[in-house]
Amino acid sequence: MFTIKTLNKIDERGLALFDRRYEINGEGEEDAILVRSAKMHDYVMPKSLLAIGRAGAGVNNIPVDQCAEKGVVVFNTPGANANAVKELVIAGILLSSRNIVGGIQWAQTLKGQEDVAKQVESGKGAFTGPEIEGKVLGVIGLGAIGVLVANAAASLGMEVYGYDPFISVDAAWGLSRAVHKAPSMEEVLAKADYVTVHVPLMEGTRKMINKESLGSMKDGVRILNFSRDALVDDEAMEEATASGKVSYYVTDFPNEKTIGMQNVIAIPHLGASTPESEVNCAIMAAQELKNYLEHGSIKNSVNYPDCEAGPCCSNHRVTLHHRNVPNMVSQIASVFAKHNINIEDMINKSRKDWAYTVLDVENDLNEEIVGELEAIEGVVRVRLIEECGR
Ligand SMILES: NC(=O)C1=CN([C@@H]2O[C@H](COP(=O)(O)OP(=O)(O)OC[C@H]3O[C@@H](n4cnc5c(N)ncnc54)[C@H](O)[C@@H]3O)[C@@H](O)[C@H]2O)C=CC1
Ligand SMILES: O=C(O)C(=O)COP(=O)(O)O
Repeated sequence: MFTIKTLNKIDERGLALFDRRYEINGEGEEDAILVRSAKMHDYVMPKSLLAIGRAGAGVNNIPVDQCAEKGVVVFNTPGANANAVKELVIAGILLSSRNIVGGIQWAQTLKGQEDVAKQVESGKGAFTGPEIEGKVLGVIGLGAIGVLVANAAASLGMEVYGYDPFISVDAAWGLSRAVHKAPSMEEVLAKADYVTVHVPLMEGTRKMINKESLGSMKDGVRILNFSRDALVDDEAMEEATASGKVSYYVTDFPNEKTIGMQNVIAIPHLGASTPESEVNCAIMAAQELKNYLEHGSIKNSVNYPDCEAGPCCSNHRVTLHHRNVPNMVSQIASVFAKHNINIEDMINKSRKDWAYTVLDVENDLNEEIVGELEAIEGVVRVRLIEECGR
């Protein structure tokens, strides 16, 4: 029996994938966690915890590196909510152009008055805004969301420039030929009437929109941030929106500072809040956790390598999380050799500092063997997968 704990509301259609071998939010300590945006940096992780499934894209709410040190695999659901975000970004581009929010707020003030239609006609001139066709959109980050935004904006007649120094082959294949490839972020920022940012929040991207980058943009630029608030230096943005350098800042991540700033359109983190995305993310995250808990297979992890182990082909499966350093596989194999255990199948995969080894073996494994494997320097977790056996 596995115990799954949910830290946010997770769509029922994902939870329904966990059969009677699973208990959701039961009494016992959790084997796995399903989470959306709940902050986990101060979460006390029990020893039983094997995996965290982020039903969504951004993992800055999870201490991913600390999890790797403990042999806890963190998964996310790439692309599962990208269409929802794309649609809201397109809405955001229009909101930042046509003063729709200001117009609606003003129209509300006419409630209870006479001659509403007449006042509408005489007052509407205050809310004029430009069309987006023919305007330049700069897309920073061409991953699951950035590609969809770039393609959709191009199909609406915008001239789109994209920048992503680490673009994946799949993303590049998915990009419309109408989207121009920009060699540098500076080039995109200098050209753009609208800038939209679709990168993960990491040390290298924190405050990437700052005084200097804002200074290199056109006067009156419109900026959209549907990624994370800390990608933008709020002080610099406050100055830029007050001076008119930035005519609108659309953010899906309002905070204490930006909520009070002028020319900010604050959306309460609705990017992925569609039934379709919630279902997609919940199903993908549940499948990832099940495949890992039941077979030890890893797909879409952000801290361990992908490893499709398939069903166990022998009597027992043992998995090891360890540092990606020389001599690990031979040390692991020597423990089995010493106990005269035949390894029937073995996979070893690595990703940056971490590696993952799966071994299918014939003989029973006792605590002594597990202890010897755990004692190898660099091994952070040894796991016997229970439901093995021909
Ligand atoms: N508003 C919302 O509800 C949602 C927000 N998000 C946010 O959007 C971000 C992006 O999501 P996805 O497109 O699904 O992720 P993704 O991982 O598919 O794409 C991110 C892209 O950013 C690129 N990148 C990284 N550093 C860069 C840099 N310095 N300059 C330019 N490009 C860089 C990567 O190469 C990658 O192609 C997430 O990390 C999350 O923070 C994601 C989903 C929903
Ligand atoms: O997937 C992401 O990165 C998001 O920001 C969506 O967050 P949510 O699942 O709506 O809390």
